[in-house]
Amino acid sequence: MADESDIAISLRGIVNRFGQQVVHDGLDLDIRKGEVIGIVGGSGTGKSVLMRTVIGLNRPAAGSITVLGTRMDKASDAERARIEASWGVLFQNGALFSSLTVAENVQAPMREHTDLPAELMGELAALKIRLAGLPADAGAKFPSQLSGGMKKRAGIARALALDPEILFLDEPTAGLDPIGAAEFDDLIRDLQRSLGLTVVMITHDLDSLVAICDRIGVLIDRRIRVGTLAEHLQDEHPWIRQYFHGKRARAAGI
Ligand SMILES: Nc1ncnc2c1ncn2[C@@H]1O[C@H](COP(=O)(O)OP(=O)(O)OP(=O)(O)O)[C@@H](O)[C@H]1O
Repeated sequence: MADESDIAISLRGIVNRFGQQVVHDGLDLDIRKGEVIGIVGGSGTGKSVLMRTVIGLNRPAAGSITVLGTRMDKASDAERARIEASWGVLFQNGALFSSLTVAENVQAPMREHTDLPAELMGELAALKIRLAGLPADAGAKFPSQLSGGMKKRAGIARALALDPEILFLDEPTAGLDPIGAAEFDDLIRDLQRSLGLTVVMITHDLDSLVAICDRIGVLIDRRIRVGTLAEHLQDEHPWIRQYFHGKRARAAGI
């Protein structure tokens, strides 16, 4: 059992239901500080709902969420705001504001959460844009002027705006060609190492799982089974067998 101070996010007994449909039923999960954890599962098993639950966009019917030692349901508004500023999120479609330039998009969380002078925000945004692997002139562009891969990098730059400890990524490599996806995997691994981030990544991409994830959580039967790739390869559950031993898994070198 890991020490509590080593845990970035702890979920206990999470229940999520929509009408008659029970998506999560008593789900427990511990995410360790500094790990890259991939979240996989069949369509509709509740990967996005799980992420939305942790970041407070979905209220579970039962259960508790602890982030960096703070019970989110018991936190004061100030504590909640502090914790919310300690994570960055890359949503599936990038979710950039189309009427703002990339630099303005990156500054948006700074404006919301800090009182930094405008000039410093501009300098910090330029730094995040470079960290995300974009050329310096990308800051002045609007999202519509960027390729799909560049939009995702801009989304990463914005997710890094407040120097987060935790990064949530919802299908970061979806829609990228294999070379672009591999480059994006490298970026995430590099950022994780250099900034000491905890990364929670929903993905369908087996190459990403192999390349950058320390552990993998599989949503099965309304709960999550967490282990290393080697551990999942021993699991006899039919979905896990099919997923990790199927044709696409072989193509990914598993
Ligand atoms: N706000 C909502 N209201 C009603 N049902 C919802 C809501 N959000 C999610 N669901 C349902 O919960 C289930 C899980 O959805 P979720 O988007 O988390 O799946 P997922 O595992 O991310 O799937 P996919 O891989 O297809 O993106 C789905 O059946 C979805 O229809």
